[in-house]
Amino acid sequence: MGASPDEVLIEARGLIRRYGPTVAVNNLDLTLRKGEIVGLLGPNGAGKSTTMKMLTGNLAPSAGEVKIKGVSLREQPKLAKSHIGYLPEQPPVYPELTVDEYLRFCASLHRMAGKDIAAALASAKRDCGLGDVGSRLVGNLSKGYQQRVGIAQAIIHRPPVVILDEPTVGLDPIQIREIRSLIAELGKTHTVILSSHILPEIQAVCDRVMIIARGLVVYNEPVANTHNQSSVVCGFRRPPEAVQLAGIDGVDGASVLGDGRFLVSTRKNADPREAIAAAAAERNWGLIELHAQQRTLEEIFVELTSGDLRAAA
Ligand SMILES: Nc1ncnc2c1ncn2[C@@H]1O[C@H](COP(=O)(O)OP(=O)(O)OP(=O)(O)O)[C@@H](O)[C@H]1O
Repeated sequence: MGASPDEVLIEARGLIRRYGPTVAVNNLDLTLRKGEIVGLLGPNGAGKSTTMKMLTGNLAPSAGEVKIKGVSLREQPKLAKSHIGYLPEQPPVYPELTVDEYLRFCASLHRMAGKDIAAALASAKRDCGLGDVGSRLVGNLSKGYQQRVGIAQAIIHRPPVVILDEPTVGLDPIQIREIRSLIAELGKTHTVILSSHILPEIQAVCDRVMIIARGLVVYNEPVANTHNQSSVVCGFRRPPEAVQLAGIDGVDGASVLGDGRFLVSTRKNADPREAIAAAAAERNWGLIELHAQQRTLEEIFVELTSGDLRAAA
């Protein structure tokens, strides 16, 4: 049966992970659909690595369940894991092996048939720009190339899903650009989850962002939607009292900006612009300005994680 474009590849429900008294991940739900590049964004200690370890079957959840392509990680771990490639935060590279030896070793760990290994090696090296370094010792490669090797081991068994934990940490700016474009290329043929605490990285590479704070998903939107309005600026020839604006459907509160203008904060998922226009017409306020105020992803990120950022500082 062919895969439908909105096929769910990872479904995590109610994931909880405790380390003693610390609740690192707290009731996390996640759905990953075929073709997505999803960014898990959060400050240090938010629970990204713990989440990824649970999604890849490298750490047992204290509660909750993960299904990969409908296969339960708990009930059929081998089958479920075969659908996933994983680059942990500390890449599992062996400095004393050559790139070819190492990737061949990884292929055998995935129990690939001997006759398929040469082709898998060639395509993983091609996809990761490693074509010329097959006989070099991994330990002698630059950090950027070592990270490519880490990504190559994640895709060697041709999994549909690739999970990359902080893939650009410790790289210089040029290496970061190279790895980001490699991930974007990877996203054309794989479904990808990557974690990062770097906002521009998520914006550059991902099509959906999940902000994780204190082990909870606090935001989950397409990157293209991250300019959604959360406040409205309006102005009137005959301005009302702020409290009158605050009484309009969908409005949370109104602050006076002067010259008959107001900054109106909106309730979650509400867009009160139409109601403001209607109230202005009905009460003859003389509406002369009405527009949504955009928030950047950075403002959303800081707002949603400011407690964690303060704790990390
Ligand atoms: N093995 C462990 N034992 C005890 N506490 C842990 C362990 N691993 C993680 N934690 C704690 O769980 C919380 C989440 O950690 P996690 O590594 O998942 O966060 P993260 O978002 O990946 O952060 P970072 O980017 O710093 O790795 C933190 O408070 C961390 O101290």
